[in-house]
Amino acid sequence: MALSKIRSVRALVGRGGGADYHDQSGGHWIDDHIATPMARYPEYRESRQSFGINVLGTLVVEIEAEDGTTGFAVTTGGVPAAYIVEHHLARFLIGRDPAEFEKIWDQMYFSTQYYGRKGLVINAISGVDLALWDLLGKLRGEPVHALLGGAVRDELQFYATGARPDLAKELGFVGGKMPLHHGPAEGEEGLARNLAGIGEMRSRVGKDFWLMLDCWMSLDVSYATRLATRAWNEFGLKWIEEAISPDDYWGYAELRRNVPRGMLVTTGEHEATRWGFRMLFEMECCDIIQPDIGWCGGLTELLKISALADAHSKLVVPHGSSVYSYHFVCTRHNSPFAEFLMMHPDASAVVPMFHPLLQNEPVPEQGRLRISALDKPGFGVELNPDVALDRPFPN
Ligand SMILES: C[C@H](O)[C@H](O)CC(=O)C(=O)O
Ligand SMILES: [Mg+2]
Repeated sequence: MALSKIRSVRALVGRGGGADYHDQSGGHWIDDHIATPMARYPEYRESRQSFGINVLGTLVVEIEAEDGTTGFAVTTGGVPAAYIVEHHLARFLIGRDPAEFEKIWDQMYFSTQYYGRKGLVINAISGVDLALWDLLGKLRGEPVHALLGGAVRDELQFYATGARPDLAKELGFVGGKMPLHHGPAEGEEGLARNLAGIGEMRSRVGKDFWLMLDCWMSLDVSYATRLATRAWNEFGLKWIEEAISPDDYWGYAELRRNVPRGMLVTTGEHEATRWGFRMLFEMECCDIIQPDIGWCGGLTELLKISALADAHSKLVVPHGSSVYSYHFVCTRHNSPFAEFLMMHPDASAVVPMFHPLLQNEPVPEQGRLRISALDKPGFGVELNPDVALDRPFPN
């Protein structure tokens, strides 16, 4: 059945939390001396905002059909992504049937390939793609997970990312992933502090709780190997995440060969498209891939990435992504659990990941979410009318 055609595409931007979840005010755990590739420069070590982690802000894409039905999605990208959406990508949507998401994705990707392929442009494409899925769900009166073939389980189980895995355990999560604080530039003392932090957390959470470490691209293979080996042997660390640069596929392959048998190497949060993930699979870089659905190419591309992962016996546990993750994870056998990023400043309470941008954003209770909570048309969320959004490039 032909659907109402697309009549307008709007790109809006906003600041302060939302999809750019690093854009938090002072005192937040997410900006507390976290190890990064920029930590080799002492002046950019204390705070990620000091080197501009939050310069982009949130991008909101709205796609309106001729009957007035509007789908929307949020991602990181702000003003530069809004320009790309309004001035380049919109042309592939106006007058088209929203069910043509394959052709639309293909045209968005190949028309921008000469300046795109990864990063900001793919964030913009992801935002458009997710807004299209939201619109499709609303026009068909079905949740996105139903459009993907339906849930394969009745509830989602979550681990939490934040500074306090011990509190995450009390809140019912199955595991806790904490940020690494000291990079190689902080030498042996930094390494000792990193290990002491993991040890301290292990003693607080007990031996059976999953404990993981997020290194946010900050290490080299040799440091990561030493850290992983000791953290596994001494404290039973379950996985080491994004230890080195996402461009260093060779380094990931080496790290995976180096870590103790049983320990997991995870990455992919800053990887994009089926071609990027194919490198991770074919080079045996990791055990779990963690695409961010707003950064990897959107849902249309994630379905391809996930099928590739399945064929390589890899798990897909998306990075953050809130509702975009929940609607996807519940439909895949090789996505057995999901991440929840703790947005409370001291990681002591559950706050919706994209707070304050959305209304009705579901959150886990006792570390779990019933799939029935997702049973609303599209992704089942609305924009919060109290959040100020601008449209910098009205067409
Ligand atoms: C905590 C990490 O440094 C980052 O802010 C979030 C992340 O990488 C993750 O949730 O995974
Ligand atoms: Mg991560």
